[in-house]
Amino acid sequence: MVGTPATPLCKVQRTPAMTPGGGPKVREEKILVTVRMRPLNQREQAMYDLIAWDCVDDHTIVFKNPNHERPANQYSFDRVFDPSSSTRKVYEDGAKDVALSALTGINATIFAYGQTSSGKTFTMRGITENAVKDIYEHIKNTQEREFVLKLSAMEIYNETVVDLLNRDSGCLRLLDDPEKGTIVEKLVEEVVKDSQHLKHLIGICEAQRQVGETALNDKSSRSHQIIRLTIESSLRENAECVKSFLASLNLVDLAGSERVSQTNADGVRLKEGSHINRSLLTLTTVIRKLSSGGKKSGHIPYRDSKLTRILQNSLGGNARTAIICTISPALSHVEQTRNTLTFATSAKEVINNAHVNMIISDKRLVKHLQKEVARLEAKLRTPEPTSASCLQSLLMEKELKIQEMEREMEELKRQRDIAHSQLEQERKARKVQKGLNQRGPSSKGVRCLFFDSEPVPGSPDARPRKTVGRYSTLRQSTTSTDPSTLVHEIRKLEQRQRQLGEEANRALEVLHKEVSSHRLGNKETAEAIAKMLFEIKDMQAISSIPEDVMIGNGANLKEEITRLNSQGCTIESLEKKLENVQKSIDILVSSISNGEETPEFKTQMKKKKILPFTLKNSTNMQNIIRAPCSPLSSSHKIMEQDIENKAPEDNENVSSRSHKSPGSFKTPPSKADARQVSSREGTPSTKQTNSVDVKKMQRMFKNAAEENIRSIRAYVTELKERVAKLQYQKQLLVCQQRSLKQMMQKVIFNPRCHGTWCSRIKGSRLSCYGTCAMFQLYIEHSFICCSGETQLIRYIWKLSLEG
Ligand SMILES: Nc1ncnc2c1ncn2[C@@H]1O[C@H](COP(=O)(O)OP(=O)(O)OP(=O)(O)O)[C@@H](O)[C@H]1O
Repeated sequence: MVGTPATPLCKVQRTPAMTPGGGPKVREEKILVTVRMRPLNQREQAMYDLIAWDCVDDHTIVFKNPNHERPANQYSFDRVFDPSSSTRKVYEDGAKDVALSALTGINATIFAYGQTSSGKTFTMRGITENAVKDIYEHIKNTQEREFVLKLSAMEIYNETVVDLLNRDSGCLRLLDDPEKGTIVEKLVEEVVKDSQHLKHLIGICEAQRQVGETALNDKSSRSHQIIRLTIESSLRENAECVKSFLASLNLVDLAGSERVSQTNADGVRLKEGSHINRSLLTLTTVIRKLSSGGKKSGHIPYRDSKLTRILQNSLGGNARTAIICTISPALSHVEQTRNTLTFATSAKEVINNAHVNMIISDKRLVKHLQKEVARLEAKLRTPEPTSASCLQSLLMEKELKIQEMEREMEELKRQRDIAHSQLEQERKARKVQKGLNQRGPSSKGVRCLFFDSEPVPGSPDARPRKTVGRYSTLRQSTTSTDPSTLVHEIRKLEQRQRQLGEEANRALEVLHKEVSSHRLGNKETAEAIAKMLFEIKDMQAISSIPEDVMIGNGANLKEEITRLNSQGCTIESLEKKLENVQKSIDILVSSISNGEETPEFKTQMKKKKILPFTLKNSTNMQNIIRAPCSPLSSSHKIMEQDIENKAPEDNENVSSRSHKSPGSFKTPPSKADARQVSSREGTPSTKQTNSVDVKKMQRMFKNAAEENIRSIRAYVTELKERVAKLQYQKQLLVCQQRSLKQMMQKVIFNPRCHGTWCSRIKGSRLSCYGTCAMFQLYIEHSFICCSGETQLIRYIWKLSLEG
């Protein structure tokens, strides 16, 4: 079995790993030089010639100097074969690796060099036979590759190139090819069918070679013979791979150097010998130059002989080269042998740069392209069924998507039309409302809130600009559809409701204390206050909400709103109660004013010389009464942040109250007054009043009374505002609940319903609600401010007159 040839380690220097088809393509390698010494031939034996050389080991040959005439010297080579070595051994150790490199795309050259009759032809025949045998064995064992062998043969006879396979072609020219180097024109290249065919062709070459008889050799080769075996190989299965290995194996049998004195040549032989020696001299020069520094050392005279031109790649070029130097052991040829060994010594220093040669075979390329064309044509004629079905399903999917989008577009168009019609109705309603506003708003109409999709009559332009801003903020906060936010809003409203009740109760209790402590008013007044207290407490009871109810999540929103709806009457009744309180205050004021005019009251007042509110309690009163809207009040802070539902700022009373400091309500302007009042609290009043400046005190108490009454009135007004706000926010929540229900229904019946139109419609509805509610509150504020004004002014004037 023949494997891929391996280069002996001793031969590889500065050589990177070589992998055909991969890795480094170039490997530097010295020429493999071996020496084969033949036995003494019959002629030498007949002459009793002596053996002058001794192969001391496989690498060393030593001149034995039998006559001791010259100093013994030794030569070392890659391999030295003694006369007993077989040609197979010479092939195995000195040529096989290089020869089989041609199977892996590396050029290889094996040639024999030596004097005439040294055994070159004998050795090269054996090498060629073994190489052919191994090559075909390798091909046999490498079925994955397809090998193509071609044989060409030439001889250089008297410096002319002759085709050994076609002698009739005459002298062949040498051409220089930029890629291939020197090529022989019109050299026949025979495709080798098999090993036998190869042997046959080689036999033809042998037969065609110039051979002549000389004094030293009966069949002396008179020419240099070059048998060139071109090996191309490619992978069989990989049709995509169009590259192939291509290499040449040169088997060169040189003509032997000869001495005319020894060969006794004349005439033709002398001429032949002259040409032989000249070409061999050129070869020696080339080898010597290559060995002494390579191509860098200067000009290499390849072109000085056809032999060196043809073998240029093998001498320091792209090839692996093995030189077998044949020598005669005879003492009579010692000088020729020394020359051969000197040549061999130089040759072993020559470095070649072999690389794997890969080509793209035209034939393979055409074949590959034809296959590809046929495959594509077949694919075009019969498209794959899987791709067709895939395309069909894709088409259906797209069709469905288009239909779905069309449906969505229809739905959007429908919603757009609805929104347009609603907007149109709203515009009309605004126009109608504008007309109504010009004639004067109807309190009945504006107090009605609309929370459905119907257009709402009401003019946003009729309300104060600042208030619109406040309500738009409120609307934004309450239009959130987040259930948890809505529930949170409900809770805040309920908390404020409780606060209102508590504050009202506190205020009325203080008022009751003030009145009862000074025994102010008559029985009716006391009853009125008691009624007020009862009503406030009743109000608290109505608005009280269990505090342990936690703020629910979105799932509880519905329950929360249901509960809030059920409290609608509660808020309405709360509003009524507040109105009752307002009335009670009015009654109280009127009763006080009436009481002032009764003789009993005048007498009582004269006796006691006191006024309805003491300075001390007046301070407490104002603190308590002002608490809900005082800057220091926590509830006031909440209202500022969250509600902004204040009385219109053009309300004179509220405005003045909010800008006054608590100290401004202390009526006494002097320290004397304060001392008098203070001393009056701890001593009998009848004694103290004699020393008081009655007029001053009257003005002082009149002012105090005015402030307290203003505070009460403003506070009740504020309570009404808040109740109205609660009503408004409750209605907003109910509205949101309805909107949520509608949205859910839309989502259920049409999951792909676009949200943009829904949100726009909802936004427009809420805007209408906000407008109506604002208008209602504005009217309420105006009503409240006007309702108590007359009575209070009258009461104040009466107090001052009384004082
Ligand atoms: N190693 C060897 N063992 C036995 N006989 C050999 C050996 N080498 C050569 N001979 C014999 O020596 C004779 C000359 O050999 P060969 O023709 O091969 O020499 P050559 O170098 O080719 O000579 P030339 O250069 O003249 O052609 C032949 O008869 C051959 O059989």
